[in-house]
Amino acid sequence: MTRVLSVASECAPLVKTGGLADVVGALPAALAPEGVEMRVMLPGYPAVLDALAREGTVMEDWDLFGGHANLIAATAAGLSLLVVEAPHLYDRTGSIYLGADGHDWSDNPERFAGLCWMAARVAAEGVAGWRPDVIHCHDWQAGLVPDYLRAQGARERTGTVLTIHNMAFHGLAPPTRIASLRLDPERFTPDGYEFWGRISALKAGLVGADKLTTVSPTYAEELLRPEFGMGLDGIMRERRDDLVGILNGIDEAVWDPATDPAVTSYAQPEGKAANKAALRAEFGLPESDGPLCVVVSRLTSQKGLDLLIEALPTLLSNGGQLALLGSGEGWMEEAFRNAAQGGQVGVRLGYDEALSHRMMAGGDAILVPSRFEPCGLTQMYGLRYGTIPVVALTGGLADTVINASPAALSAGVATGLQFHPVTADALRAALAHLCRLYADVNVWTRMQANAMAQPVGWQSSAKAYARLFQDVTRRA
Ligand SMILES: Nc1ncnc2c1ncn2[C@@H]1O[C@H](COP(=O)(O)OP(=O)(O)O[C@H]2O[C@H](CO)[C@@H](O)[C@H](O)[C@H]2O)[C@@H](O)[C@H]1O
Repeated sequence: MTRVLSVASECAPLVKTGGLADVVGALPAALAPEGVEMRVMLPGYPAVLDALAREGTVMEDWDLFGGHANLIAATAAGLSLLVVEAPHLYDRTGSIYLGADGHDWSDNPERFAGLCWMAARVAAEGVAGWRPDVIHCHDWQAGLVPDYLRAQGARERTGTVLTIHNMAFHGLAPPTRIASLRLDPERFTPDGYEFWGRISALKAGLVGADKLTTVSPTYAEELLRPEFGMGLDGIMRERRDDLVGILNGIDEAVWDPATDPAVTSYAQPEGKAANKAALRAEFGLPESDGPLCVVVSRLTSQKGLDLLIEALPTLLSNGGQLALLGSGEGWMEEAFRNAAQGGQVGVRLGYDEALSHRMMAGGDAILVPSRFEPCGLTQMYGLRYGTIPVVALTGGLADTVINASPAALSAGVATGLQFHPVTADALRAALAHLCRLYADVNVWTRMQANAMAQPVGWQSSAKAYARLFQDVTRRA
């Protein structure tokens, strides 16, 4: 049995802003059959504290970056948790990352340093007879764990794995905070946690963890290149022997078209027509002969939805429609609101988990035109629900979709469409192709069946994580 402490800033279903939460929430159950006992360490945001069945306080800290903290052992939603209850860091209303002004909380470096410090203490001291063999760090918010393990004398006995869900966020802080963040000033170098004159929590993790993973094999290769490395590709090349891409899975119990309570008609794809009619009604869209496309996404430049705004006329002129659920950059929200004026586009701005299920069930196709995508989950939900993914050829989108090329179509194995380069023109061509494929009932039915048969669960990836955790475990 390998004991692993998973350290993250979000975890579904307790607190979620994106795909990170889904993966952190799914891994413990996926790994249990592989002999991994995983506990999840989370910040004590109000939503998390409200959801807990508390077992007790297992550790106290009198000065966790500016205030008192309790470490609470608890369970919630089938997860075994250690929650850092530190009101001065986490008791805030609104977003877990942003203040009301839309900017990062100015003390985000300390807020997530607090999480890392407590994780290192758990490794150094143990809690209630439990001590992790390995700490699994997720993104920059857990990047300081290796440094703090060293500071607390637990580096030698604790294995560390850092998973990169998104290389775009570095967790930067000015060097004036080296002391207050309890970092070793001698490691403020290009080989350490320094990044262009600033502290980078992500870089600290990239140089400090025993092994690095990211969430798809293709993104692991892309990270070695300047176009995708976000200034850290040099480090990634240095560490390429310790880097592995392990494809995300989805929670097949939560995303199950046969039992999904959000869905009007369970039998997929035969039930698609009823689900689509319900979805059209919900979005105020009329009947149409073309495919109903859906998007469920953060509206940021990563996701490439500005390309969709440009390419939309091609979809609509071919009889297609769009239903979009998302929130993010104001100008993009505005552009989609405007597009909705024409009557063939429906837009919901905001975050709505249940609606996202109805969209997978009722859509004919899901569009994911990302400029970069470490893995992507929504195209996998789409596959499971017979909702054909139209994706950019990048990252995990390249690894999870079999493009409807002439060869794949004649072999009868296609599950979706991929376009390259990631431009509005290439997306236009893909949308026109989608409409042609949709018009051919035999081809379309075959693609739906292929999509629904494609494995998208955690089985093989759970084995890969379990092996990796074993590799970094230091046993006497
Ligand atoms: N308005 C809305 N309402 C309801 N649900 C919404 C929503 N907007 C987004 N979601 C949900 O949030 C999740 C987004 O996950 P993704 O993996 O697609 O991207 P994200 O960039 O957040 O994750 C990062 O981490 C994950 C996990 O490793 C990688 O797959 C990904 O490539 C990387 O960018 C999905 O579950 C989606 O359904």
